Amino acid sequence: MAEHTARHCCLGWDFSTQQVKVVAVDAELNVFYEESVHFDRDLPEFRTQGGVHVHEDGLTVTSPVLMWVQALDVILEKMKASGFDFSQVLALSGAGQQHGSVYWKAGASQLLTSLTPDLLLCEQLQACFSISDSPVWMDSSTAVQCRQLEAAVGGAQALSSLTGSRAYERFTGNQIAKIYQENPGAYSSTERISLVSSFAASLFLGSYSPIDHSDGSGMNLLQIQDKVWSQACLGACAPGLEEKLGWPVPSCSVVGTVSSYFVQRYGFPAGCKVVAFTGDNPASLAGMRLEEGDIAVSLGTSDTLFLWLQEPTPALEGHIFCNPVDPEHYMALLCFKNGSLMREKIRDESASCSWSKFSEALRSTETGNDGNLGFYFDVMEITPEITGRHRFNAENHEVSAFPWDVEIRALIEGQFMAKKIHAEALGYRVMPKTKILATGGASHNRDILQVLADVFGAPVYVIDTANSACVGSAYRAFHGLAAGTDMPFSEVVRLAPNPRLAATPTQGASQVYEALLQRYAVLEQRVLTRARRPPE
Ligand SMILES: Nc1ncnc2c1ncn2[C@@H]1O[C@H](COP(=O)(O)OP(=O)(O)O)[C@@H](O)[C@H]1O
Ligand SMILES: O=C(CO)[C@@H](O)[C@H](O)COP(=O)(O)O
Repeated sequence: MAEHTARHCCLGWDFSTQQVKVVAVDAELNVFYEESVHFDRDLPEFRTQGGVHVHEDGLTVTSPVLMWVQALDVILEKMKASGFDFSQVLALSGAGQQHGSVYWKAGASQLLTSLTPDLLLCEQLQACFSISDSPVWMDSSTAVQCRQLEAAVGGAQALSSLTGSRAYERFTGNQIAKIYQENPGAYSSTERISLVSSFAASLFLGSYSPIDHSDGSGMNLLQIQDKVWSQACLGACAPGLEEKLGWPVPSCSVVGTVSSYFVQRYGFPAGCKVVAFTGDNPASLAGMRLEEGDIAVSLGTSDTLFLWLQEPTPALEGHIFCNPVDPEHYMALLCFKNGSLMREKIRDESASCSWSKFSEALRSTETGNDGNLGFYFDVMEITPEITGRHRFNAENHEVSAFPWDVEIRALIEGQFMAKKIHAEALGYRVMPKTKILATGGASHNRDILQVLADVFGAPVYVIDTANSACVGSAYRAFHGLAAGTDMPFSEVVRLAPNPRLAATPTQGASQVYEALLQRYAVLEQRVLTRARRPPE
């Protein structure tokens, strides 16, 4: 058993799509411990693929809520077995995949406050949920509810101006509306609705944690400027919703201390603070210490791109969230559903399931792929709403297949060109001092990062761990320790290790992509128009 020497620290958790992860960060802001539990691999009894169940309609996507509870048990037991010294944990915070929702059954609060340290959490919380399969961000089954919500508040732009986004199918308000409409019994027996983030915080607190402003911005329910629930949106989604959601709080709030369960079973100090959990993308913004002008690209299960914003400019594409570390500011986010799982599919089909062969294809093909480009959306994309695979040769003729290595480059170049085009549509421009900060599982792959640098024409940096959501959560926990002193987050993380340079643009690449980006945008419109045309 590896013994860990006593070291004051904060823990940062991430309840993401495919796994639960944790890091411990010491007072010098060094990560000295990392652990994870992978749902498909470590909890096979739940039979998830990529952490989720895709239902028969192909639109509904859920995860078993008890799988998340059990994953927390497993990871805590692993930490204990490795000799992790919980008595040194001063504070903790965490992140969750965004938009997913958890439905606590009437009476669950009572159970949560009276947990016995002799049993695992999953043994005690079995009967706590009115919905056992939680809708997650990959769900796209709420088109009807989205149209109803937009109609109720005066249209898509009106909803976006109010909540930061037009109605999106994965956004929690629309998910709740669907549950209310299709399963009113379960809705009425629900005493509390949490996001994945506030659900995880509730487990640590032994009582319901409030939803924080930043993750709360991904619900189509929060007025992002006033930071209160919109009565019009609540009313359009379901009755009695405000009471079930509780009051939203600033993201840097200390929401309590860990419950006696964690003190007695694992040896946490009784005063260990819990800082409000937030969304995984907001937590990554904190972990990468994003500054204005920088651009963050997260290559996790989803691909996301996000920016720090002073002023919100809600539009019909993209999302504006409250900023997780500065209550006066905002962040902009674009989400792409066909991220790592799409790359894995092409890796399996074209590179014999090997990332090193996948990388070899990126190294052996030309920047710009000799004019070949492609769109790879096996599931309905969010930005833009396209599905299917569409390949075009240098003459803009649609072709049915590419050689294996051209296919791989077309996928990666296409994914990054889409990000650049849609970020520019939000008003973002690459400046001479722009840094791209990359994170998420695929940021381990230097050849993928090289294409990112080339397409954006900017250097790409990484932090020491690809788990920036965990690191950001631990930093936010340190910020929570300074609560009441008005110390800005930037001051708390001033001495954190700087991001490392991982890739710089290849000479001549920007000229190649200048032309290719224009073609990509035109072809994207062509595919989109074709997809929207009613069948003849
Ligand atoms: N060397 C690699 N090259 C490309 N992708 C990788 C590599 N290693 C891991 N990944 C991708 O990372 C993904 C997981 O990323 P991660 O950020 O941990 O996801 P999440 O936080 O959503 O659970 C995997 O699905 C895998 O496709
Ligand atoms: O829907 C979004 C953001 O709007 C996703 O980014 C989820 O937050 C899932 O995150 P990962 O598990 O892919 O990191």
